[in-house]
Amino acid sequence: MSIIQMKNVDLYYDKHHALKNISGEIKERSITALIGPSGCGKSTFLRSLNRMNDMIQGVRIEGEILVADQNIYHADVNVENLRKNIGMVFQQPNPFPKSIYDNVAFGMRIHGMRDRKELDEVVEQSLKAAALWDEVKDILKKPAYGLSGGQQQRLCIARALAVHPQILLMDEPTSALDPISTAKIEELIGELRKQYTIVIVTHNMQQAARISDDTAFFLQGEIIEFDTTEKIFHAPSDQRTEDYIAGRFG
Ligand SMILES: Nc1ncnc2c1ncn2[C@@H]1O[C@H](COP(=O)(O)OP(=O)(O)OP(=O)(O)O)[C@@H](O)[C@H]1O
Repeated sequence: MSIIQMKNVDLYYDKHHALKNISGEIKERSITALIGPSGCGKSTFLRSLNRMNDMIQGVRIEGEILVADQNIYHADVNVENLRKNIGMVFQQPNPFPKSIYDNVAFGMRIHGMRDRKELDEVVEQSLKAAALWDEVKDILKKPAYGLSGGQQQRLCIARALAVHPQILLMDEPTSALDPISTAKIEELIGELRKQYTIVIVTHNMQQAARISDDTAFFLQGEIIEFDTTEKIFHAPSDQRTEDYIAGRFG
């Protein structure tokens, strides 16, 4: 079943036409990889799914993006709640200059949760879900900056999970990490798929092939091909997809 539907989406940065007539569906509880050469619009598209582009001046978007059948660009939409439901993880781990505990509890506190026991529980659950609990359970009050890059990224995932989103957007979440941390995050993403819908931008084709169910290939603001990862990597329909997968450009 699809949880996100894009209908003829166009996005402009002032006059620059960055997304062109994007349509398609993202399936619930699946991993969708966005691939394509630098500057083709992957991050712009990802950000359009939780309205992060709203913060950029001069952005104009046309068409519709439905999440659970609701047009997220409708005037009635509460953007804060939308971003609670659709969390985001970035390329560079970006914990706050706070303790490990306070990083994970941050979103819940913003949404008014004060009960210590409840907070403790959600912090523990979120850190467990992000496969970090065993490494940090005895140092929860220590600064998040003391963690390794890979641990910080899992902490950012825990922080996103703590407010119970349905969808997680990940913008090259492993590109700043070493291979061992990358493998851990990939394994974690595979686990999270059971409960969450994940959309991930990656420059790493092996990663897209390894972890995703579906893949969208972007080129110059368009989706050239969007299909099962199996099909995209083994029997693409479009010559440009085939050339890109084969490393002939990009
Ligand atoms: N804030 C912005 N203001 C103006 N133009 C932008 C902005 N962000 C991106 N663009 C332009 O929109 C196009 C798509 O950029 P985007 O970052 O979405 O591509 P990308 O595929 O994610 O690239 P990369 O793989 O290098 O991260 C590019 O031409 C880029 O220069």
